[in-house]
This record gives sequence, structure tokens and C-alpha cells, in this order.
Amino acid sequence: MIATEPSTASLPVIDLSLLTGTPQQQQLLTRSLADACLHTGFFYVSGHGIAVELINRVFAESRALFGLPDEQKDAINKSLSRANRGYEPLKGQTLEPGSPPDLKEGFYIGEELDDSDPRVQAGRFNQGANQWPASLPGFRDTMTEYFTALNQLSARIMEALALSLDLNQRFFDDFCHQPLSTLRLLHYPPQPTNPAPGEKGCGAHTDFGGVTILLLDDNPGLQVWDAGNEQWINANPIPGTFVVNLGDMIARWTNDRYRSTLHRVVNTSGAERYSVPFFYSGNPDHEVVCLPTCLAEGDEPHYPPTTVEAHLMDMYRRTYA
Ligand SMILES: O=C(O)CCC(=O)C(=O)O
Ligand SMILES: [Fe+2]
Repeated sequence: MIATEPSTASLPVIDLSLLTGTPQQQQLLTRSLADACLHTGFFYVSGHGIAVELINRVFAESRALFGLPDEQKDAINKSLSRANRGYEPLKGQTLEPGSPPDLKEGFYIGEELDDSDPRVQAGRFNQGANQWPASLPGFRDTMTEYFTALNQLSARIMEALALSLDLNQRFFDDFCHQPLSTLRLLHYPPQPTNPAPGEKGCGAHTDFGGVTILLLDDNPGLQVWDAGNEQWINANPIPGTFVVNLGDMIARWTNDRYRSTLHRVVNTSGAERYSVPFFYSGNPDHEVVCLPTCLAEGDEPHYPPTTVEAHLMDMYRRTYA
């Protein structure tokens, strides 16, 4: 029997500033992190060092972007980009197979690489130039600043994850070199009063990549599947934190010890909801092979070795097939 009412259980808050604390503080951090990763792979992060002033500018620019006239948004439609950058209209994606399209519009940003970059010339996955809205003068600089800051924050989270897996703190350094990252702005209109069956902001899905750092506005709506109790947990916003979750690649890497968990959005807040997920997938050439500390004696790896890029391309193929 699957409970339909979201549970009142909550996700843990992890203070990332403990990473540079005393050995005892570090141990506290890595233990609570391991615990969260073994359960849902979802947790809040405080002590992240991202300025609230920058966060406010990101939301202001995001609201301005989605408020532009349709012609201006269509001029930078994602379909015009070889690198999956730009605007995705409302109902442009169906994250939950068998459900109606998602009630959200989005905008995709990645590292700015021009045509002379060898990665672009080689046609590497998702590498290329962005499409910027011509009428918003501060948009590009704000998003670039936030993108850079979140790449750095992701690398710190990878250090904490390494420690939590009994690996050297620098174990993921090569993975964090020239990472493939996607910043995604999202806007959810209020849930309609008479939705079609299954219609909602964002269908139930797991994230494909490494870690996702999700910035929420003040509105609830995000729900995380609690497999142990077969119910949805509300992941409501906590001021000053991000929601962080592990993607399928970390589950694969840890032989399914660490979890990539289903989540969805139902915007019953009655308000326009804005969120900003940042997907960190690491160096495309990095080999993803069962971690040495995740294979108990007598266990077999659940997956063959792959690379970051091959894993991502495979996941995209399955979703957009
Ligand atoms: O908007 C949210 O709160 C979640 C978005 C999400 O899960 C995603 O974009 O993968
Ligand atoms: Fe997601």
C-alpha cells in the first residue's frame, strides 16, 4: 500500500564548513554525510560559502528571463543549440514516462566554449557556446559568476564524499578537472486546479550525473521518495541552504551503496515557483569504475567500467528515445 500524503519526515542538514574544521568536526561531517548518502542520497547543505547577494541576483535574473516576451525566448530556444543550451518551453520535457509533460519552463547554461575549443571541434557531448538573452544586460555575468562558484562548491562536496567513502580527500581531484556541468533555471506556474491525471511541475525521476546542487526559492513543492516507508518526503526550502542529491553515476560508482533517489515537484504553493538546479558530472574522460572501498569481499561490481561522457550519453539516449 503506497501512502499518498507526503510524510513529515525530514532530510538532514549537513554543515560543509566542518570540512576545514578539527579532525573531530571532519568526522562528524563525514559520518552524517555517509548516513544521508546510504539512505536517500538527499540532504541540505549549510556552511557552503555562497553569498546570499549572488543568490538574490540569480533569482532576479531568472525571473526577468522567464518574464520576457515569447519571441525573445524563442530566439534562444534550446533546439537552436548543438550543446543543449538555451530556453526550453513549458511542457517541453516529460521526466516521468507515462505522465503528461512537466508544467515548467527552463533555461540551460554550461561552460562557455567557442568553436575553436578542441572539445567543441571534436563534437564532444554538451560542449559549446551558450545562448544569452540579448535584452538582459546583467544576465550573462551573474550566471557565469554563479556557475563558477557552484563548480568550486561541487569540488568541495566531492572532497567530503571521498572522506565519507574512506578514500583520500583528494581522490576525486582528476574527476573534478574540466568538469561537465549544467546550470538549469526553472520556473513552475502554480499547479492547475483541475490537472490532468499525473500532471505536475516535474515528473518523478532520478538525476543522471554526479551531484546536483539545488537552489530553492521560498515555495515548497519538491518531494523525495522514501523507499523504506514507501512515501514522499517534502523537501521544503530551508533558508541559507541548498538541497544536494546524488545522481545515478554516484550510485553506479559506489556499487549502489550510495543512493540516487526518485524526486518530483508538485507546485501546490499557489505561487510562481523558481528553482535552480546545478548538475555536476565531472571530467567527461574520467573512468567510472566500482570504487575500491565499495566492493565487499565476494561481491561483484554491478556495472562494467564506463566514462563520465559515455554514462551521460547513455542516460540521455534512454530518456529522449
Ligand atoms: O525544481 C526542483 O525543485 C527540482 C528540479 C529537478 O529535480 C531537476 O531539474 O532535476
Ligand atoms: Fe532532479
